[in-house]
Amino acid sequence: MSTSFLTEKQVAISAVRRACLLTSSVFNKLVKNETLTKEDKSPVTVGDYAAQAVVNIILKRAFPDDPIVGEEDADDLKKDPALTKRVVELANEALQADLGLGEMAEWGIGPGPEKSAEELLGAIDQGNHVGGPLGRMWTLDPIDGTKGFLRGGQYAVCLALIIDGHVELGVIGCPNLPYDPSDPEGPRGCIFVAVRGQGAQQMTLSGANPAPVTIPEIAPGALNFLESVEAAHSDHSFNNRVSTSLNISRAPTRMDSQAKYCCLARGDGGVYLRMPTKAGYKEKIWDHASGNVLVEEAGGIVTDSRGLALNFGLGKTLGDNYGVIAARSDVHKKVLEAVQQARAAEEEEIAKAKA
Ligand SMILES: Nc1ncnc2c1ncn2[C@@H]1O[C@H](COP(=O)(O)OS(=O)(=O)O)[C@@H](OP(=O)(O)O)[C@H]1O
Ligand SMILES: [Mg+2]
Ligand SMILES: [Mg+2]
Ligand SMILES: [Mg+2]
Repeated sequence: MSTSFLTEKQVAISAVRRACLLTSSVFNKLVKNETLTKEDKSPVTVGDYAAQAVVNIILKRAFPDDPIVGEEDADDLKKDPALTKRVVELANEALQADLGLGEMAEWGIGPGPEKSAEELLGAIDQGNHVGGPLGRMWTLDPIDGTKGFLRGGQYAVCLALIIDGHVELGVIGCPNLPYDPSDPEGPRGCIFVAVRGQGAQQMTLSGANPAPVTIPEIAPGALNFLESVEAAHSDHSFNNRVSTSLNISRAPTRMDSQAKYCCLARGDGGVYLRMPTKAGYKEKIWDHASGNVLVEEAGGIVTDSRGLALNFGLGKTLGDNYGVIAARSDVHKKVLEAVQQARAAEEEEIAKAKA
């Protein structure tokens, strides 16, 4: 196995790019009955299923022995023949699209025979690995920020390679993110790529113009928080308390998905802070793995609210990690201190209210 991960990187970019083309084309045609509600009440669309099928087909062809920890499974989809038919059409269209930059026909992509429903449903279910501390595995979020996707906002296709519990490679495709943050109305669509020890890059959705990204020094007055749109996913009032204590006057940027990590990596924002809103919720590895290596390779630090590294070797979740803080190292130190003070103050208030 090459430690430069050159093939892994090219295959992962190709898989994410094809999934992004699929999701952006499906958005305009999505109809209401093409979305299901999962057991945890969260939405899943034909886009999520078809994107997971496409990425898994490509990964399994290139790396047949690598397990995949994917967000979705095909159980509910199999009960719905109309939705299955749609997923099969979308996935085949994405797999059969002409070869683009750096792609090779031997990866099983480009014009060729159609995959059957059985093959594609099977591919979705190949994302059933449970994770763990040892060996190589991929983790996939076919659409991160499905709610953002449905409202036409930010979402991301996120794929990462984890080896022995450490994220070595991350690719994030953001079809709706402006390529140039200084031109928010300009062309949209970017792919972010990071390989451990090799830096981070941004390129267009077609893989053109790769350019390094690093978190620049941001003057304290220009810092702002990057946080979830959904109040149920991260504690907005806690973020407000922390930003006030840091004298941050700029309003937070609310954005769905790991696009937040991408913005941080290219200096568009300054602080990623995500604190749980309810006891017991454990963050999923596919919601953070790609962003973790991207931010670290762009010169940032990522920890939980206690200053501990995120642990990607515990299974499908980050286990006992509590909250996530990501920022350039100088900013991270200040935010971590402020978060710990804010938590202590909150606990004191709760104790007083109980007394
Ligand atoms: N209660 C709770 N707390 C924390 N996180 C949760 C919670 N419920 C869901 N999720 C996960 O949040 C993922 C969406 O990412 P974001 O929170 O960054 O975007 S959003 O603004 O909230 O949409 C979302 O990812 P997707 O399901 O891929 O969209 C979920 O995995
Ligand atoms: Mg989901
Ligand atoms: Mg997600
Ligand atoms: Mg998802």
